[in-house]
Amino acid sequence: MNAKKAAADKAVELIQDGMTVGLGTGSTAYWAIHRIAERMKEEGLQLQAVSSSKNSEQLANQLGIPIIPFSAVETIDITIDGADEVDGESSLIKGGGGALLREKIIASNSKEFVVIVDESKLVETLGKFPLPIEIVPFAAELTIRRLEQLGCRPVVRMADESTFITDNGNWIVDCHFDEIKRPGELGERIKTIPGVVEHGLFVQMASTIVVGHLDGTTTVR
Ligand SMILES: O=C[C@H](O)[C@H](O)[C@H](O)COP(=O)(O)O
Repeated sequence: MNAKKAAADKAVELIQDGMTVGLGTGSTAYWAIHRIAERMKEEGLQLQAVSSSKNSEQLANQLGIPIIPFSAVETIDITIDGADEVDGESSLIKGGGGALLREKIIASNSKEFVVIVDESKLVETLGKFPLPIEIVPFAAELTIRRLEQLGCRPVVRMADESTFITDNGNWIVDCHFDEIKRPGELGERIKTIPGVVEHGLFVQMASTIVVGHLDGTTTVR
C-alpha cells in the first residue's frame, strides 16, 4: 500500500463543497491533487484552487481543477501539502522540491494547513534532512558564507550540470545542520541575513498532520 497516497486520501476528506484549496508540491501532494480531482468528478464538488508551484498548476490543469489568480482569492480555506521532516511539535522542514517560498505564502494565508506525510518523515529532532533555503543569486557566495556561520554545511542545489532555479528565479542552498534543536530561533536568525528570501522551517504553522502508514492506515494529529 502506498503510504503517501493513504495520507493524501485521508486529508482530502476534509475538503468541502465551495472551498478554495491551496495545492502543495511534491510526490505526496501529487496524490492529494489526484484525489481532489476524483472527488470533484464523483461528488460534483465545486472547488477552486491556488497552486504552490508551476508543476502542481500544470497537474491541476490536466485534471480539470480550476486554478484562480491570487488577485481573485479572498480566503484560502485549506491547504494540503507534504513535508520532508515533521517533529513531535509539528514543526516541519519543507522545500525538498524547491517550492518552499510559494508553499509558505499559501500556507500562512490558509485557514487550515494540513500536512500529509508517510511515516518515514517523522523525526524526533529536525535537521537530518538538509534545510532548503531560497536565496537571490546576486552575491550568492556572500550570503552562503553567512549561512555557513550559523553552523551548517551549505550546498548549492544543482539540476544536472547547472544551478537549480526556483519558480521565482532564485537559488536553493541545502544547509546540512544534522540537528536543529530550536527551529523557531534558527528560522529567525536565517531571516535576518540579507539575500535570504525564505527558509524551509515551518514552525507552528501546521493545523493538522496526517501520517500514512505502509499498511494503508492513517494517523491524524
Ligand atoms: O518543495 C517541496 C515541498 O516542500 C514538498 O512538499 C516536500 O519536499 C515533500 O515532498 P515529497 O512529498 O515529494 O516527499
